[in-house]
Amino acid sequence: MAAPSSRRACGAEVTHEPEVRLMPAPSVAAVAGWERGMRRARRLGAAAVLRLLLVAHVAAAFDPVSVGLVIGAASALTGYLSYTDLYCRFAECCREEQPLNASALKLDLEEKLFGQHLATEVILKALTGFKNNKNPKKPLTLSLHGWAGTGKNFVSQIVAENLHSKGLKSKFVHLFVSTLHFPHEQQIKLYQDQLQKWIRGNVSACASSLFIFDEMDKLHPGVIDAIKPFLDYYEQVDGVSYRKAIFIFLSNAGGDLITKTALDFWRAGRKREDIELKDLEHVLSVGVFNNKHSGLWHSSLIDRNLIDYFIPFLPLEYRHVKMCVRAELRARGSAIDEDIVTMVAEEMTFFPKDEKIYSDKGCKTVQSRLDFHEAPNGAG
Ligand SMILES: Nc1ncnc2c1ncn2[C@@H]1O[C@H](COP(=O)(O)OP(=O)(O)OP(=O)(O)O)[C@@H](O)[C@H]1O
Repeated sequence: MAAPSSRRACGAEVTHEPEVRLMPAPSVAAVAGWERGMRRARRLGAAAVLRLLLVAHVAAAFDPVSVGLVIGAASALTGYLSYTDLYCRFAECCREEQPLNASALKLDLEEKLFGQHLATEVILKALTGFKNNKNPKKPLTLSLHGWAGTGKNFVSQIVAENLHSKGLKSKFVHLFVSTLHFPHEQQIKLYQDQLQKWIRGNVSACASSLFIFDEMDKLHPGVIDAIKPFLDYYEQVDGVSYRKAIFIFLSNAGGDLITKTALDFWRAGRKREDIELKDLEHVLSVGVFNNKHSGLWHSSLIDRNLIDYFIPFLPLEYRHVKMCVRAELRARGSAIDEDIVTMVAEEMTFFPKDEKIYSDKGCKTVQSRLDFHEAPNGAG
């Protein structure tokens, strides 16, 4: 997953707190543009609407004044679309009340995420329940655990796209990567302050902001506890309500516990799909609480029960790796060549040593291996 630009990054390079606004609203310049657009629109015929919308599309790439001007004209001509509706088609708006399209999320998870029946089920239920609740008592906090390349970042991307149309590129989605944004053990206090300011500023600007913390297992102990007040059941903290925000933590910690359970099922001849959340959730929460290298070691987030779901990502098998290869071929617009699919899958390494069931990198190197096999003869 790409690192955020320094404008959105939290860490040493953040120099200012984002503007604190309780209601996200179009800028004054945009509104002035709208009014000018209204006047101009009255002089134009309705036939110009389509042309204006086209111009708005182009103007969206430039500045809010042009967007406001063109959109104002178009709203005046059409007469039934509100300014906000139209404005938000061209500029990204934070729409807190916008319901989640649960069937779209379900379809995305079921079609794109392989071998993760628990993650699919829990993420779908947790997000749907949370977004349907008009008055949540706390923000939603999910902790995703599992071996490398099993789909944690991939799922976060799917969630981001279903919550905010621009997905990871949305200004309401914020990705923190421990080794990038919080690298120095000596600067924990600084990181804690910055994290608090950063989250407060962004939630003030958009209550339904999404925060993703990648590499939690590499986060210095204690850093994450700085955000505890925001995850708790308070109605407001210093005038800001955090109850509609969503926090997702990604971690390799607990991967060994998940693999052990999956392996026990396999050895007992039981189906992987029979593993239930209750087989793993408690083991995971206790495991990461007691693991010094989990980012949640002795964390108040766990002992105050502020993490709503611990979600296990199971290690991927040979057949799942093949599914990843096919998905990647489809995404590239290439024909599905089963010889290439098998070749890529067979190049991956599998564990445990004797049974060789699970891919040790999940689907992580599928793309680069495919580049190699798809390269024209003589290249690569
Ligand atoms: N379960 C899965 N279903 C479909 N594709 C997957 C799955 N797991 C991984 N992939 C593919 O592999 C790529 C790498 O996976 P991803 O970055 O999500 O792994 P991760 O679990 O976040 O690993 P890490 O812990 O190392 O960060 C994804 O972009 C996706 O294309």
